[in-house]
Amino acid sequence: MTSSAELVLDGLARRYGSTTAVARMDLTVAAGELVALLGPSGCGKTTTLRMVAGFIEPSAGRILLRGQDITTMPAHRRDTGMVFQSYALFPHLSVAENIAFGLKRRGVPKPDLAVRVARMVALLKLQGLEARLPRQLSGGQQQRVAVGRALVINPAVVLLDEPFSNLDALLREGTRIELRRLQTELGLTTLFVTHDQAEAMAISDRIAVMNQGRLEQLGTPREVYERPATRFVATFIGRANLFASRDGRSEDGIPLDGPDGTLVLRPERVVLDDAPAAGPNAVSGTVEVLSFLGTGTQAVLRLDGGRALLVEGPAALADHFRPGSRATARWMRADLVALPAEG
Ligand SMILES: Nc1ncnc2c1ncn2[C@@H]1O[C@H](COP(=O)(O)OP(=O)(O)OP(=O)(O)O)[C@@H](O)[C@H]1O
Repeated sequence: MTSSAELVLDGLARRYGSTTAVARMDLTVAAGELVALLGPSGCGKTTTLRMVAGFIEPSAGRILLRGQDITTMPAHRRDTGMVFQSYALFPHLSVAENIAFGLKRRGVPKPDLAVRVARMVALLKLQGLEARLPRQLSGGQQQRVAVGRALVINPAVVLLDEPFSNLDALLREGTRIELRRLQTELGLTTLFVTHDQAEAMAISDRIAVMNQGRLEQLGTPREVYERPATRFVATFIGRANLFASRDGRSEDGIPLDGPDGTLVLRPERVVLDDAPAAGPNAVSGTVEVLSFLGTGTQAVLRLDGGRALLVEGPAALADHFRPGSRATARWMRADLVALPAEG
């Protein structure tokens, strides 16, 4: 039983005086899809979400839900369920009452209401906590109540604004897996705001990468990582070594076997050894930093030309090299990914 629906942002924009918070955003979220709005602080994520919710009036453009234009519809009539960063639970209402709130307002009869609240409590593993007040809950439990309150009304679209930002790393990871499971199970169309690229990668069907009010790229986590559309996307999502390549050389003289243009080389594509560099796609330097990450080792290689090259390799890297060691970095032609020319 789901009422999820396609959401379309058509040239959606918002200005504040001379500031453009969101510039002509075109985005379609398919029914049952989870799209993350990802970008640094101030890029317009929250403004976009709040326009969809009906809390901020757009300066231009349209919002369509199930094909219906809801751009000027009041927030409470939009059939959206929103979860705020602060949870915004009613402090004087119990867990069950908080979850039931939206159903009551919609005049859902009591027996039906009780069944739907109980189902949400079970789905969110909140059994036994129904009578507690929000202040008697942990951050993670409060977060789940906020999600329950938004989902129980069976909204056409779920809007989440950094819902895990108050949770510690471990709880955050557990909760986002739960949310993803629930979202997939219920087939909910979802817009999820985050500035955390790892979170966006882990949870999304597609990521909308935003920068300075603009949508820079829309794609699956793999697409935005492996085929970044712009320099901003390449450096915001994951780590990147960037070269300006021309006629087989980088701007700082590194011999490159790859196309001309701006090239992205991911640190995990680089291997280190102690043989001399010969030919293209190999360059020598001095190991400056070695950081053990648990899953591997990250190295900074200070190249003889002055540039710092980021390298990520197996944990054993730290057995072969020390800060101060000479090393050669190598990579394959296919590891140099050209950015489309930025116009
Ligand atoms: N009420 C307002 N008046 C003037 N400028 C505003 C207003 N609200 C937002 N802005 C500006 O619009 C831009 C986008 O803000 P928004 O809150 O959407 O960013 P965000 O990506 O959600 O950032 P954060 O991750 O920090 O919440 C920012 O430059 C912000 O200063």
